Amino acid sequence: MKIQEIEPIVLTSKEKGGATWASTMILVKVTTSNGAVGYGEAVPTLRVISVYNAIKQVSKAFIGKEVEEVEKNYHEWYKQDFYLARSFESATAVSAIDIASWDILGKELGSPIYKFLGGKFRDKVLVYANGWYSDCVTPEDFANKAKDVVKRGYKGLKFDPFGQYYDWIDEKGLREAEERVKAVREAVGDEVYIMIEHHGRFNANSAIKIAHVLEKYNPLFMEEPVHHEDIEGYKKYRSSTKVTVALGERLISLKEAMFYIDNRLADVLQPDITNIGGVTIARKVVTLAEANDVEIAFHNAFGSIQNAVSIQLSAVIPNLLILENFYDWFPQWKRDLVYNGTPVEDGYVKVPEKPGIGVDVNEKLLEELKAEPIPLEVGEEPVWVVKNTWRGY
Ligand SMILES: O=C(O)C(=O)C[C@H](O)[C@H](O)CO
Ligand SMILES: [Mg+2]
Repeated sequence: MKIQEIEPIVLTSKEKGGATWASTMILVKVTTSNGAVGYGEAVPTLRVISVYNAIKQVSKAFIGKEVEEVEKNYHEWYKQDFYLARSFESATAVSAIDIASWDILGKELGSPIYKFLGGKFRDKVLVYANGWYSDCVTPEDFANKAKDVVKRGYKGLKFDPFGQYYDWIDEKGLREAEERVKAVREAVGDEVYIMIEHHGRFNANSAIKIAHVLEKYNPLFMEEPVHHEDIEGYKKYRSSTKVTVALGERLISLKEAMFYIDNRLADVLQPDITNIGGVTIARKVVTLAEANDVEIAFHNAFGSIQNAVSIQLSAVIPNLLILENFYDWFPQWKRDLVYNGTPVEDGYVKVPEKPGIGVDVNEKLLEELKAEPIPLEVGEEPVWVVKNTWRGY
């Protein structure tokens, strides 16, 4: 089946997401010569316009190609692009087209893609909640919302307790962070997993101080404690702390992932299928991680197509730790877009059996949500922050 059309589609709605960047989805609709349709998803962050345009450019290398030749098609773009491994836009564009290609493969063969990826290692996927703590500032705010998360049956939750601190953290910031984490731990008890999100924003010295203060609360992992590019900082952090480190949402190629694994910079890798190179590359990263006793916790923070494909891959891999999930904190339109196809029940998601990535897209709602690619507003609170938490008390 030859790829005939690739269409980037920006979706948004008046109902906003838990973070500014979560209010927009960038879908990719791939149509083949015999009318088969598949959907992928690209990452918005602050690049809605440039990602939209990158998809249009990358598409030029895919039109006319056989949709099932996912390896060959990815490598053709790698050959053409010259900067693929250095360009976020190009990496997320090719990832989205790859996901849509796998969606078509599954639909054409009448099977969910987990069946071609090795079959189910698990019938349901353990997930943790993110996005739940918007408007939380005081320890009580965090504790009250954390209780609600656990009441919904979640076995784990992630949050960023650092307010508006960036690069450096002082004693006041350390105290505020500890009071928030302590309040959440006391609210949820010892058996619920808590994960500490740093958003890759501290230098090594501050991150090390944070680890020494927070490790007593037994975090499942410390996510992105140090700036992503600060390799020496990560090495210093690893040699100065005993906490479990998770990172990976910013990885945009197989070789970049290999570098972080080879240098033992992470215990848990969090590749994002919508920017690492789609299903085709993500599955290779997972194998590299498995060979090095590194566990996987896919980053999964954007839309319902990303969520669906992340569940399919999480069902298959032996080294899954836990899957990130915003499902209950998505704006309703994101759930409705795939007919609420992946609900969280008692902290798990059942693996969908529908062909392809496992969900059907509500084409009518898709038409209603279509928007022009426009720049996201930039304010004092960065777009990647869960809303109204960039504050102290
Ligand atoms: O989901 C994660 O791990 C992220 O770092 C992304 C942000 O936390 C999430 O989109 C909320 O802003
Ligand atoms: Mg993160």
